[in-house]
Amino acid sequence: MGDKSDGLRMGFLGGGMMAEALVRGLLNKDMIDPAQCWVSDVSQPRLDVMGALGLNATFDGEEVLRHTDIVVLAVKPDTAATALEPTRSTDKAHLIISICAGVTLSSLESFVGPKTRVVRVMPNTPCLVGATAAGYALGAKASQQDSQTVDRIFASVGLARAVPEKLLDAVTGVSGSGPAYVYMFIEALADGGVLNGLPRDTARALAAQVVYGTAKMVLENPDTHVGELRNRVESPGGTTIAGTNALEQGQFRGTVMNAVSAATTRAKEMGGN
Ligand SMILES: NC(=O)C1=CN([C@@H]2O[C@H](COP(=O)(O)OP(=O)(O)OC[C@H]3O[C@@H](n4cnc5c(N)ncnc54)[C@H](OP(=O)(O)O)[C@@H]3O)[C@@H](O)[C@H]2O)C=CC1
Ligand SMILES: O=C(O)[C@@H]1CCC=N1
Repeated sequence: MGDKSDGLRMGFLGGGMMAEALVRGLLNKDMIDPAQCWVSDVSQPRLDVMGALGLNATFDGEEVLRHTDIVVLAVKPDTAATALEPTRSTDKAHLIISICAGVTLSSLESFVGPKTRVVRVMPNTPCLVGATAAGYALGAKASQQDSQTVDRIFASVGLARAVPEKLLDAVTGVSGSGPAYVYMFIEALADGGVLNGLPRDTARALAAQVVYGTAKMVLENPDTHVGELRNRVESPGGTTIAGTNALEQGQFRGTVMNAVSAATTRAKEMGGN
């Protein structure tokens, strides 16, 4: 799909942070033809941002549905039912790709018209740089072809894995919310460098590159336990074991696990489960 003329014609209900990240990521990969894509939002500033990316921007969700068949639902979870209302009064058979945290397939299916197929996806903002980590599950009416379409869209901007729907809230805790935890870690790593004398810009660049390089090591060594990779950094009696000991005393790993559980629980609450 290197030519914009055969790019996908997609719609977006909601043009906020996540829709913008996805659109920018898909544009970078020439996956969508912006002139054939439509976005609706209730906010003029958001429509201006999405319009500047070349999409047709409108306040009217019905217009999005009229012009497109594959539509990403990117409103806040509590607005999903309202935003999907126009699918009830259309003859077209849309594929709705919901990225709303917590909103279950059965809820989504109760919000849409009878011809509409639904897929639930949990991506994250690094789709903007082609490095998302997404999980997805198909609704009852979605076909194998829909599955391939969704896989192709999200794999084009990173990693996409099919998971049983009951695990999508855990995917939210790890993937959807995960970048925020990693930003906090990068901030803290950089602050530690500044505390010990590094210039701020050098500390920021080094901290981000450490996370990037370490993630690459994990991804490129799938058969090596992550703990083994860590042990290779920890020279006996050296600097690293002094640092990892301090992290253990601060209950670093337990705290991160608690963060994932808190976000997973919150996703369930937001979906009314
Ligand atoms: N941000 C992230 O990293 C991720 C978010 N998600 C999911 O993506 C969805 C969007 O999140 P995010 O982009 O952060 O949120 P935003 O609030 O940035 O975006 C949602 C946009 O939808 C607008 N909106 C409200 N009602 C309607 C409507 N009826 N029709 C069209 N647009 C409407 C909102 O306007 P207004 O604010 O004025 O109401 C807002 O501009 C959420 O469901 C979230 O769970 C999933 C993965 C990651
Ligand atoms: O914080 C949120 O609710 C959304 C869902 C996952 C990431 N951001």
